[in-house]
Amino acid sequence: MSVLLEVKNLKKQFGGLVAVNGVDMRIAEGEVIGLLGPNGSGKTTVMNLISGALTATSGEVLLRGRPVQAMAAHLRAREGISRTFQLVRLAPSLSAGDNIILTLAFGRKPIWGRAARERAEQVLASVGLAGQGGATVQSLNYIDQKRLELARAIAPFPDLLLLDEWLAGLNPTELRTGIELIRSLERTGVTILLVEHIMEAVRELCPRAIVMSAGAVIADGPTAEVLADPQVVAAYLGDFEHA
Ligand SMILES: Nc1ncnc2c1ncn2[C@@H]1O[C@H](COP(=O)(O)OP(=O)(O)OP(=O)(O)O)[C@@H](O)[C@H]1O
Repeated sequence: MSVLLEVKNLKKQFGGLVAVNGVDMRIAEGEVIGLLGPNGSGKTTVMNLISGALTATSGEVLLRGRPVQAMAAHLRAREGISRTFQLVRLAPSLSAGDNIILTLAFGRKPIWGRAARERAEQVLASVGLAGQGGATVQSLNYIDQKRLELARAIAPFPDLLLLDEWLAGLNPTELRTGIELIRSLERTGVTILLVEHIMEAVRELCPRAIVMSAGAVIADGPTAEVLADPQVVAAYLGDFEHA
């Protein structure tokens, strides 16, 4: 499998705080990887450095071997990087379909008009929102807003999908639905990097996990092995002690 994303010696400093401290990762096309770690370990910052929401203090982000670390977020989106946000970010007064159409107009290989409407319908159906294109965001319940957020992210056919705690806040039944939805995305071949605290989901979805602690990667490998790694267990225990 060819390498889709490579992160080399990535650092991010916020004033005196080093949030990400020399992170390296290589992700092959089609992989589904869990990015784990206790609160404050730097996971969201790494996602932001990959998507372009933040600029790295130093280091490289390579997409198919091409450096993107200096590019703005919207340009990285055009290169095929897409993301969801921890808190759903949709235009609340617009309809579900228009939220997707808006993304398609400004996204990768921009489309509009009939093509955009058709793609919106197709992608809404693929997340379980068939026929809901006319519903306003604010009329949708929480899980359906999450579905829409996912539809928005996958509409422009990204190569790399960054899911930041997309499953958070779902009840047990919705969680099953959410896991199955991510599974269905995996089958489309999109590469997925997901930050997730729900271990049941990580075990089911991610053959590989990368664990961060205090801004650095402390483990990277098959999920079951990584979760049994004494250093990983200690990092999480430390988190509980400070909770
Ligand atoms: N914009 C910012 N300005 C200053 N400090 C920040 C900023 N964003 C994150 N940090 C700090 O960087 C560190 C890493 O935060 P980050 O959100 O990446 O961790 P995380 O692993 O995603 O945590 P969580 O699981 O709680 O979401 C934390 O100490 C956090 O307070």
